[in-house]
Amino acid sequence: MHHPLRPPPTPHAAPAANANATGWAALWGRVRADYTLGVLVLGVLVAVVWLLPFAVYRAWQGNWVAMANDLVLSVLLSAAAGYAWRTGDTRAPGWVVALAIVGGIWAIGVAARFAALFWTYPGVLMLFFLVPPRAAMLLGALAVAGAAGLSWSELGGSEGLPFFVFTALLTALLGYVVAQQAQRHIAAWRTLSLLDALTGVGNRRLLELELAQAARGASVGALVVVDLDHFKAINDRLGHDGGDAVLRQFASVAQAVLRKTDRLYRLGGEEFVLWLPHGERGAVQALLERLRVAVTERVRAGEVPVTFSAGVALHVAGEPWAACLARADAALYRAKRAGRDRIEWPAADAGVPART
Ligand SMILES: Nc1nc2c(ncn2[C@@H]2O[C@H](COP(=O)(O)OP(=O)(O)OP(=O)(O)O)[C@@H](O)[C@H]2O)c(=O)[nH]1
Repeated sequence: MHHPLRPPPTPHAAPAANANATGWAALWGRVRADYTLGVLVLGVLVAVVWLLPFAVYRAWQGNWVAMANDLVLSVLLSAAAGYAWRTGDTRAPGWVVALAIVGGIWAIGVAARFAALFWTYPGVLMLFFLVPPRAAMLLGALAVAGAAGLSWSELGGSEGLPFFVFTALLTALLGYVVAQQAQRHIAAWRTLSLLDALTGVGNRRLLELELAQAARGASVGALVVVDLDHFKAINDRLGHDGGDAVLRQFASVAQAVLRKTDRLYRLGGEEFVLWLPHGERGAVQALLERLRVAVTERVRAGEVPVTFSAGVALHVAGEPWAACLARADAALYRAKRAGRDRIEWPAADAGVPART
């Protein structure tokens, strides 16, 4: 289940139009494409514009606890945003910043008493962009309780405190409602736009998003283009609906064989793509062999076993994914020309070192 306001797994992947943008345009493109990254970047802004100047002010006042708090928070917010920006992973930084927000509100309560009350409202709302709705609600309640408890010495007995508790909890509740709605909409949007309607596996758009992300990272994996053999003949024999059923069977058998981290997409027609991260040559070969056996045994076109041809390309760190896909396609072409029902590896002269 995805985070409430968090778009699909590769939200940070800028839309294609922004893929080559640099500087501010790139920053804006990525921030717009990913709520969580946007809030993490906002955290850096809060650190630079508010917390750091305040750290200086607190030091000038001699309030060393408040100064240390502002400094630690600034470093945490900046480090989390930096990590998310570099890796594209906003999940772990989201949790770090969510916990830092609650810890920070409590620490402000210790060091500056009722100043914590003001931070509770934006802090609580930010939580819903960073962690799942229930967790955000729980952390929000903890932040409210801390801020109220620590303001007791100044505001205890006044009517201000119950007002604060009620309005802050109401803010958390509204955040929860909006986050739940967003989660439902994102799930529906994701199904409609990123999954293949026939087989339920990722479609070309998801492939482009996820591979662009994988290509940015240091991960080296194997890209495999898989094409069912003689599919036109299968369609001719079984009809279009029968052909569709074969495509569905193939997708479900492939998903059963793949490891948890492997990804399966349908490019269109009878052509699929596998992305096998951390794919060492031996492991990839073994997996494709298992897939070959499973498909021959379990995918039937009438009585006739179905076979596939595959072309593998080993992704070189930093290489644009489209170049890798083109090499896998070339290998697939060789597999078809060599008689089908086979797996072709990069040609020896492709300049890509074989990894074992
Ligand atoms: N049932 C079904 N058929 C499709 C779909 N998309 C494309 N096709 C058919 O898939 C067939 C692909 O045929 P070809 O590209 O000639 O390839 P092939 O017969 O598999 O031959 P090789 O790939 O060379 O082994 C065509 O008949 C398309 O009409 C689909 O979504 N469902």
